[in-house]
Amino acid sequence: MPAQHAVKVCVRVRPLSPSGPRKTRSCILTPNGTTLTLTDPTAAMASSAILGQYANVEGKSEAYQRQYCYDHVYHPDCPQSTVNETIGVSVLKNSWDGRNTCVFAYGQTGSGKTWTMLGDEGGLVKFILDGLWRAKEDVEVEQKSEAAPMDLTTFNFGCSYIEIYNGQVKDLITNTSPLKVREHPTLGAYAEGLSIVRVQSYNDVISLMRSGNAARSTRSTKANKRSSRSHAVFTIIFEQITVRDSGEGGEVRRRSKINLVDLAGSERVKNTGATGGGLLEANHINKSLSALGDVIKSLAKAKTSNQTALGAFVPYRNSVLTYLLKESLGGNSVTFMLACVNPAVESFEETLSTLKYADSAKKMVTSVTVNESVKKGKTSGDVAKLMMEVERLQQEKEEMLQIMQEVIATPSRHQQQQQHEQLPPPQQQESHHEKIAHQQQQYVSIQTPARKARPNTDLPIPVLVNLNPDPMFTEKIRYELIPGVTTVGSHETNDVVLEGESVQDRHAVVSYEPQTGLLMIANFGSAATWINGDKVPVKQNGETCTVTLKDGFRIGFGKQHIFRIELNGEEIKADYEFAMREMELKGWGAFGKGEAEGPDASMMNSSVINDVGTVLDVVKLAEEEEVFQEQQRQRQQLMQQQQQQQGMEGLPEEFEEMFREMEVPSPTVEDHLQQQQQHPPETSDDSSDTVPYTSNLQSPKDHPKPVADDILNTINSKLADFDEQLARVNEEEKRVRTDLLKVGVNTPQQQNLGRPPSGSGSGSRSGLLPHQNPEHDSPFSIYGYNPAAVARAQGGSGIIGTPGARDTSRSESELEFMEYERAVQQQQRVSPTGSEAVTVVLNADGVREELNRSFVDKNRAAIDSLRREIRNSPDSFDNMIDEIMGSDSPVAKAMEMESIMKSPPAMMDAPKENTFETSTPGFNAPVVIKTAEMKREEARKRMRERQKMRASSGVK
Ligand SMILES: Nc1ncnc2c1ncn2[C@@H]1O[C@H](COP(=O)(O)OP(=O)(O)OP(=O)(O)O)[C@@H](O)[C@H]1O
Repeated sequence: MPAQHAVKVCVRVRPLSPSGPRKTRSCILTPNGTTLTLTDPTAAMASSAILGQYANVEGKSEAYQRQYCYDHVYHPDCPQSTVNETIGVSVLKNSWDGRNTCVFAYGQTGSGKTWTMLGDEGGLVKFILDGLWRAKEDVEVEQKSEAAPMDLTTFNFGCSYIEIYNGQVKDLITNTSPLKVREHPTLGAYAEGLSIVRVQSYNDVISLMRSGNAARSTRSTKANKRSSRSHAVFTIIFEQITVRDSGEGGEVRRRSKINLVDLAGSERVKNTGATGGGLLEANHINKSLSALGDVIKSLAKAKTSNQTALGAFVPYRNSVLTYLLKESLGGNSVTFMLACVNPAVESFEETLSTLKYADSAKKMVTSVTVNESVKKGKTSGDVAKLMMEVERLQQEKEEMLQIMQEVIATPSRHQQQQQHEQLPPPQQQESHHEKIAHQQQQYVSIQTPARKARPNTDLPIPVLVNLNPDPMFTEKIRYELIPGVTTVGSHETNDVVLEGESVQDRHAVVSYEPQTGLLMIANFGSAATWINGDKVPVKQNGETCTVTLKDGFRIGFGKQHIFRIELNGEEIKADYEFAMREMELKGWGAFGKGEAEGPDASMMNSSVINDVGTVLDVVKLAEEEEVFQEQQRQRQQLMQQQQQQQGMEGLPEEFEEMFREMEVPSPTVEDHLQQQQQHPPETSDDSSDTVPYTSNLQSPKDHPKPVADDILNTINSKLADFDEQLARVNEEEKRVRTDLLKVGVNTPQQQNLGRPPSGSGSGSRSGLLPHQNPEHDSPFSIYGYNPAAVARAQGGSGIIGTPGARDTSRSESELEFMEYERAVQQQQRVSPTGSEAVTVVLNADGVREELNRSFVDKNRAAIDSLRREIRNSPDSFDNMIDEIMGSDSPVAKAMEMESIMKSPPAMMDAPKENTFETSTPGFNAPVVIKTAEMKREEARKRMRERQKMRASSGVK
């Protein structure tokens, strides 16, 4: 949407010339902020008749003065930088945003236009160029930095430099003239053939500008030693191209055109003394400036009469200058009019004219748009997808190339034919068996029924060869019809397993007798079997029919499977197409559609049907075969079970037998019981020899031996007692934990009770070890005790080991204790309250029982092994016990423990009464140990006291 921009009008008053006549040094302009007061020296002079008083206009009558107000007024002492920072910065900002900008420097000759625009001491053009380049470089540096923006912007700079001299356009860069001015329907007027030079660096553009300045038409006039005799337009085309990697992606192009116009100075011919060529120049200059004035007036008028600049008539075409700068004057441009004036008294008329021009220009309004085009493009994600797609296509291309190369390398069908013809015919070189073998090698699959061994005979074995519509698969499967019966059907127990439509579980049976060469086929039930296109009759007179097969016969099973019989290697072989044609002709095509099915099939009158008398034999044979197979399956299952028991699963049969002979099964309880059953103990002197293999192991429960039973009962009852003890200990633990809670020591959940700390031995229950429950609120989540800790506390040593180092000189319990102390120390360090008094109530019975239980647990494996030994040698049980009980072995200890658990002694070495202080840092508070005995004693004491009290009070 275009925005209305009023043309910014600025006036620069040049300093008075230090040289020249006195009059020249008289000032008629008084700047004050943005206003400028012009004094008419003639009127003032006439009024006051005071000559030489014009320097100060204050106190003069308003009749001699006119005030003008502008956007900026630069007084004579204003440095160039002030102009740059106002007009120049505004031009830069608008251009960066993509708006066209234009600066006209207008004024009489010698008023300082060129000085302001192109002056060597930093004119406006140089400032704008410098500003653009610095901004560009800042962006480029930012884009190269680590914190680079996602979008990438590149810049294009182009510049052109023309002059309009005597109404003609000259390219100051290429020094070519005149250039024709044409009008483009959308771009407007342009100088045909104008060079727009793409500049890469700031220095490039400055040198271009200077060379253009040098090429410009100048002349020395009375007013200016080096007066510009032409209008010069220096144009910068500035383009920013931003490839967006953010947002919707795509590309944004911003383009702005900066027209910097240094107009030729208007002049009064009589003042400049122009003659000849100078006069012509002056006329052209004045004419064009007059046209410019007309355009400005028209545009101002259009604004005041509320007409749009485009709607009102504006005489742009009246001069090349206005024609070429049409857009900058009344179109899409942010335009600055810089009027340069000379404050000298003799320049009054020119200054007045310039100020009036400038005043009119204030009313000019342009319609400005941002020159931005957005190309919707691909985001980086899209680009990534495209890259992947390209990669995939390349891969596909490579594959295709490879295939093509292979195709090229592969001989054509014709070439293959030729190669084949060159080879000697295989029949001439091979015997019949070699031929069969050779043929077999060419087949993908040769099926020989697994349950049948291929007979070692020279007699030919007929083969069922598959026929398939696809040449790739035809004749690739061969089923050897081993002498005897071959069953065909979809069930996996058949010799030839065929799946698919209309193939029955038991479909057909083929019998072959090599001695007679008789090959016959018969259907099971109502199965559809086809021989050379004829359907085999299901039954005739209630009996199944058989068909004698011959070499080359085609057989169809159901609707899908077609085979050919190969027996003697017939030269002429029917292929799939032949078989199909024949079958379709004879009724195959109607099969499955309710036609030609049933007993009235087409083969009823066929010559290949055998006598009905032979049918029963074949079917009976097949049924017998089925029974045999069932028995085989059962036998195999049984064998597999035996193999599993013997660990011989998967061994070849010949090895199985060998292993059976060698195998000495490890004596399991069941084996021994079995052995005892077969060989009673009284005659078992030599029974320790090889245990004969039997596949009929019976459960010992079925044949119990009274002695073994007793032993088992004894062990079981011991275990039951033991379990009872364990339950009691658990109860005791619970009670201790409750006591601990009562005195303020937190305990973990039951499931954590008795779990050893990691690394203290799996399965061990040696004492209630310190355990920190991570879910517990208190940092003092210590519970229970460690028996070794008690002993250590009594001994008072409490040495803390080095963390992590395994001290082999210490017992496991000592190390555990040290772990415990370390844990306590760690807890102590994180305790918010520091040392706390903790009373731990210990139960001596619990200590003892826990010790025992732990020991038994640890030696559980040994006990189990002992139990097995007892079972296996029941006679020597008592002796073994005696022997074991007298030894120091773990087993003996375990047994002893079991015995203790059964009838525990009154007390172990727990203290009768003790109060002590632990040496554990942080636990200096007294720890009172009260044993169960102590408690009982206390209870008895209380009882006695109560009895005494009752006795003394007379209460019974
Ligand atoms: N602001 C200024 N400060 C100092 N000197 C100035 C200033 N403006 C102009 N001059 C002096 O005035 C002389 C003439 O200025 P300049 O050539 O810029 O005038 P001009 O308007 O371009 O004239 P022309 O139209 O004839 O080309 C310069 O050589 C310079 O010395």
